[in-house]
Amino acid sequence: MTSRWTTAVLDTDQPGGWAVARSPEGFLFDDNGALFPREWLKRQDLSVLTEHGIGHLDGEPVYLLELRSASEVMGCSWKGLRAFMLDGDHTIYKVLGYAAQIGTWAREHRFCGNCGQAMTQVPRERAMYCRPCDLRSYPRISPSMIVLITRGDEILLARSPRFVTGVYSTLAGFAEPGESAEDCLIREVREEVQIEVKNIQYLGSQCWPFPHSMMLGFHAEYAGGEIVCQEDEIEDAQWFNVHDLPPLPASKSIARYLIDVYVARRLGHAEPVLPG
Ligand SMILES: NC(=O)C1=CN([C@@H]2O[C@H](COP(=O)(O)OP(=O)(O)OC[C@H]3O[C@@H](n4cnc5c(N)ncnc54)[C@H](O)[C@@H]3O)[C@@H](O)[C@H]2O)C=CC1
Ligand SMILES: [Mg+2]
Ligand SMILES: [Zn+2]
Repeated sequence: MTSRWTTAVLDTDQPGGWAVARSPEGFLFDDNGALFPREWLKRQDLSVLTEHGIGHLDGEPVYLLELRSASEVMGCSWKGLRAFMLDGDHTIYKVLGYAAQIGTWAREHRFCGNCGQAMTQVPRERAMYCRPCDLRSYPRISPSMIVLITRGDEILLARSPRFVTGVYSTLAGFAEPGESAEDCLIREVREEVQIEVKNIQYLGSQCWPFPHSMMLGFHAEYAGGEIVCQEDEIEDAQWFNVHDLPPLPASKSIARYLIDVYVARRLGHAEPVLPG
């Protein structure tokens, strides 16, 4: 099956195509969704910070208008990326997730981090360039480990104070310079719950555009220690039996996938598929 959405660096001097508009309030949308005829969108009173050609959807070019601020557009409203993930078409969520990452990067790389001068877009490449420094800045991706720790029929889940009330999830954390994925996983688990793990196995990855994580998903077995929650980061952590689980993360997340795979294996059910 060919993908409906492919990323590409498009020339913004070419007319036509679709466009999405993104502001600090999220994406602009109306009854037809978040993609608008680009020429129409550019005639609206929007405070455009920068424009990027981001790819093709069903063969049609798609552009991003990254805005300074949200403004009133007749018949339209603004909505965050998470809402599109939860209730939208998965392909549209992929388009918007990519647009959000390019928008965040474009917004944060208008000026050179070395000398402070304005940077320019490199033609045909997703990079911003400072000529005096001969420096290129590419979109940032932050590798993050996410792990389901298990002990027979029990799985370790935790709550961050940022989660929706009642929801428990797998442990996760950002890689630091100098670490392998496994080093990071072991450190994060120690920091967050003071547990030791063994038999670390990679299960799959997922782009998590909030704002630029690349989630690497693992399964690990309990090897020792008692749960001690990290202050401020972990509100509660517990062993839950696979037959008696708390409210879990959203179904398209890799956190949910890691849990569902293990539960399916324990109960002898068909394994779920990780959404790309
Ligand atoms: N897709 C999924 O199913 C899930 C995704 N996640 C994501 O995993 C990522 C990591 O999880 P957390 O527990 O929040 O991380 P964490 O355990 O490393 O703690 C967050 C702290 O890391 C620091 N930090 C923030 N951004 C960073 C970066 N780019 N590089 C290094 N350190 C940074 C900050 O001090 C922040 O308070 C987050 O983006 C989170 O949204 C987390 C759980 C589920
Ligand atoms: Mg964490
Ligand atoms: Zn510079």
